[in-house]
Amino acid sequence: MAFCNTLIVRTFTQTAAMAAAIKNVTVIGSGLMGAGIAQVAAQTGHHVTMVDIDEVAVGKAKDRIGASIQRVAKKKFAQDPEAGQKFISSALEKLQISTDAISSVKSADLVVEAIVENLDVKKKLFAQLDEVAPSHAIFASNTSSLPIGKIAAATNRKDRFGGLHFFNPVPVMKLLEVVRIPETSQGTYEAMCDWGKAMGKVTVECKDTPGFIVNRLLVPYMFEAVRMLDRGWHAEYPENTLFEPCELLTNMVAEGKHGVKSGKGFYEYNKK
Ligand SMILES: CC(=O)CC(=O)SCCNC(=O)CCNC(=O)[C@H](O)C(C)(C)COP(=O)(O)OP(=O)(O)OC[C@H]1O[C@@H](n2cnc3c(N)ncnc32)[C@H](O)[C@@H]1OP(=O)(O)O
Ligand SMILES: NC(=O)C1=CN([C@@H]2O[C@H](COP(=O)(O)OP(=O)(O)OC[C@H]3O[C@@H](n4cnc5c(N)ncnc54)[C@H](O)[C@@H]3O)[C@@H](O)[C@H]2O)C=CC1
Repeated sequence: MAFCNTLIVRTFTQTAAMAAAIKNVTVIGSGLMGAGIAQVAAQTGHHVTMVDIDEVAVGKAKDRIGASIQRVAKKKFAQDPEAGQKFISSALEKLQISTDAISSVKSADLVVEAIVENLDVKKKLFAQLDEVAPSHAIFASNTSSLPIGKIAAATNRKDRFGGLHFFNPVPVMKLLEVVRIPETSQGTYEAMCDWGKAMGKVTVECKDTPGFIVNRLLVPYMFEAVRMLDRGWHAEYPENTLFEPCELLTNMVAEGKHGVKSGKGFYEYNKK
């Protein structure tokens, strides 16, 4: 029992230390996802460096972040525009941009990679960063479809490696899949979850399997919709009532009854 308690205390202390340590975040890749991740990290008080090999892309990303933060502030501080302005300027002050990944990770506590979906390119990047990043720094990939284990294999820090899979648009979507490989330490996993929560996300634990959880469900679902279209759907089988458009649904859509979003559908909804 005493051994068990010691373990719990030690695990808690290590985790608290690692989570508290995540102050400086380097996001590599300033495209759709990288910019979103950098924005939310800066909005939630982290010092963020957003890096891209393309100088023009990283500049444009900063502009997009500025516009997106305005939208967030307008909603979050609807009753207090002054507080909204402070929120915007404080977030933008915390955000640096760079084209030099090597120097940008030197004081990082967490590196989140969101570059092109190519295993060799990701491995090459992480192998270089592994040489220069602080030993305590956690590395994470935002990959949608590549095995985290294969990317982590390029480094000597598999215990401090995992997946942080965000959803587009990052400032809006609440879910964050936290992917662990067998080597990911408990402290690293918990620090990634704690950081995700500090970013305002709901975290869900995933194994390193194809599509993790969401894309494993979403991709076959979307393909099936496209296959249906490909098959000609109802026009191809006019005699099959199963594919017949439902009159009630057609009328409801025409009347703008789109469910929760429009405040009316099969039910009436009170928008808060
Ligand atoms: C591929 C992968 O590996 C994983 C993935 O990402 S799978 C994709 C997962 N993402 C989704 O399923 C999202 C699908 N899209 C949607 O649900 C909607 O388009 C959306 C909620 C994102 C936007 O809704 P919309 O009706 O199309 O647009 P809009 O009315 O302009 O925006 C809705 C709200 O989101 C906010 N918003 C949208 N985009 C934003 C952005 N980039 N930054 C900040 N706020 C944003 C708006 O301010 C707005 O807020 P209010 O309703 O409070 O005014
Ligand atoms: N688009 C989406 O809906 C989602 C994408 N993802 C994943 O996120 C990652 C990024 O996707 P997107 O943002 O859509 O891509 P994107 O194409 O919008 O942006 C990628 C950026 O990375 C930069 N880049 C490429 N190689 C680089 C390198 N070696 N160093 C620094 N920067 C480099 C490019 O210049 C580009 O600006 C991918 O792994 C993708 O699978 C994850 C969730 C959702």
